[in-house]
Amino acid sequence: MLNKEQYPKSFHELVDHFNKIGSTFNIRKEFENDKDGSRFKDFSLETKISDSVGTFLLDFSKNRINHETLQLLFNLAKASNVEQMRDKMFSGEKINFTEQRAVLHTALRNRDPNAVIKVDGENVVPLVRQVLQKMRVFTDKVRSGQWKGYTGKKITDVVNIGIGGSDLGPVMVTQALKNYANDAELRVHFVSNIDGTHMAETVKYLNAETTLFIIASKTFTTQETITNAHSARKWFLSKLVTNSDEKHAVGQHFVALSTNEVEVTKFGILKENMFEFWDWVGGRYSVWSAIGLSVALYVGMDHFEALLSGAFDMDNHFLHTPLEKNIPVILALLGVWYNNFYKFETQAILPYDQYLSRFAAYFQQGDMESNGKSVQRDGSRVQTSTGPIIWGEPGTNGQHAFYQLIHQGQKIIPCDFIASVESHNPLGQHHQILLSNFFAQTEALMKGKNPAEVKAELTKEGLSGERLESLLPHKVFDGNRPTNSIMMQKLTPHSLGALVALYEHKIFVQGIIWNINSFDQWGVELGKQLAKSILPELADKKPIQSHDSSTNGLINFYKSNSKL
Ligand SMILES: O=P(O)(O)OC[C@H]1O[C@@H](O)[C@H](O)[C@@H](O)[C@@H]1O
Repeated sequence: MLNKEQYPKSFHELVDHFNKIGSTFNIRKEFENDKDGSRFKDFSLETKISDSVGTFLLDFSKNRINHETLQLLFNLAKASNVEQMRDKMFSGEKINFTEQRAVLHTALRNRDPNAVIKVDGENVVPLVRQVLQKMRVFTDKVRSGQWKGYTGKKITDVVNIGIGGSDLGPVMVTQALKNYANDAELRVHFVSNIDGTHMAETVKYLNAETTLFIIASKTFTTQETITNAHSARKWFLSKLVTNSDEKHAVGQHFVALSTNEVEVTKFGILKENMFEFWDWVGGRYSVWSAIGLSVALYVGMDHFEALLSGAFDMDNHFLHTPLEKNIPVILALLGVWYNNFYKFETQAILPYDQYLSRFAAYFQQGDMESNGKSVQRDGSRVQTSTGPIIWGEPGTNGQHAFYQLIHQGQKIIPCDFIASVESHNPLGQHHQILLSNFFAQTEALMKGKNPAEVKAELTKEGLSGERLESLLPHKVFDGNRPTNSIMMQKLTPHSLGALVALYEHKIFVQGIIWNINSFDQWGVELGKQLAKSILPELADKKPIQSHDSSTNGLINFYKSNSKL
């Protein structure tokens, strides 16, 4: 039972509303009764975000909602102080109170020349712009060949070594903007996993003379990244000729992206080769900071700054648009409706765009690390469900893998479908085929196919009697499966920036409604702590007894079978 005091009146009104319509609401019926086509008009938004981003269409009409549902959800957003908390975030208040930090990834992409955003009384905007300028100078040098490796050759390969937020953003964005890069000139590679395979396979065919390593770590203490960085340096040094000046060579091939100058210097990276960011940038929101250096190297600084501008345009949409027309707010509220009232546990993100193949993986961290929490801001236990399980793959690949469950499984998976009107690669009919699938899937999920329709189809195919009756239930689709469709003109640095910011703000709004701190991540610490205590136990073959019987059993199996 929900504690009445902990949830606003609008939450309880939504409970009543759900009890009234939740189990019987049928989206297909709504469309069948929608004689004048007003459902799409009422439950979609066509919003010009800016000249450079263009227009985003959000169609949310294929959801289990009516006007009353939406109204109650907006009431919930207002009662939860979404607008006030949003303004606090943008103005630099320390809303990440468990770490006593401001949450200012939005300051990194603020393009207003007169912007002033203060943290502890200091305007951070000039700091942000200085680092952007430093990134511009550096990336121009590397891309033009002015920056030389230790044997005087141009850099051809960049290896970003980082994990979590120091990896996923650059991986996703470099993939998404591949069309703006020139792999013949400069390639990017990413090493994140502590599994030595990742490093070994990445450097296998690289030439040390033309490879630049970026050590990306906010804290510069993350075990995986620092271990990988040391291995990279060892590999690099092993390629030098005997009388090379090691220090000088490392200086030309290793740069750092971090908030921790002390550790960066200890590693041997020169201060001038460190690109700084600040503790008010959360790891999973850091692609807009110096952490985006690999993106800027790959696609050029102009495109990186266009990405920032696109995000800034979405920030302005989020900041200045009434909740009722606010795209991130609407997406967030629909998510809350399914998460907290229907109790659907997962949310799929399905971009119909090969360039967005890492988009869902990126927002697994973005969403699940932000909102995978059980404690409210006041420290009391949350009494309802919080962050959804995020997953997804690009269409149409997913259709041939897991869509069976989405269409006919016992679980209901709300899905976001994302597509662009224009393709960068208009090969023959490919894009129209892709889009026909994009349109067909949400229609199929909404409509389903009822027994009468299946029967008519099977009869037409010449089936009858027992064969028809036995096959029929297997071919029925319940339908009524909710989806959002997001369309934009073309995937560009601007529109990508806006799309990513849109999802960031969706996560923010949900965190506020659930009254949790979306900006810390204590949940990743316990495993790290235990791994540290287990590591020395793996040094020899002597069996250990220090854990529970399962953990002991696993460790001892390893010890007795390894070639220690
Ligand atoms: O950039 P760092 O300090 O190496 O951290 C990498 C990642 O480390 C993880 O432990 C955190 O959960 C992530 O939020 C973070 O992005």
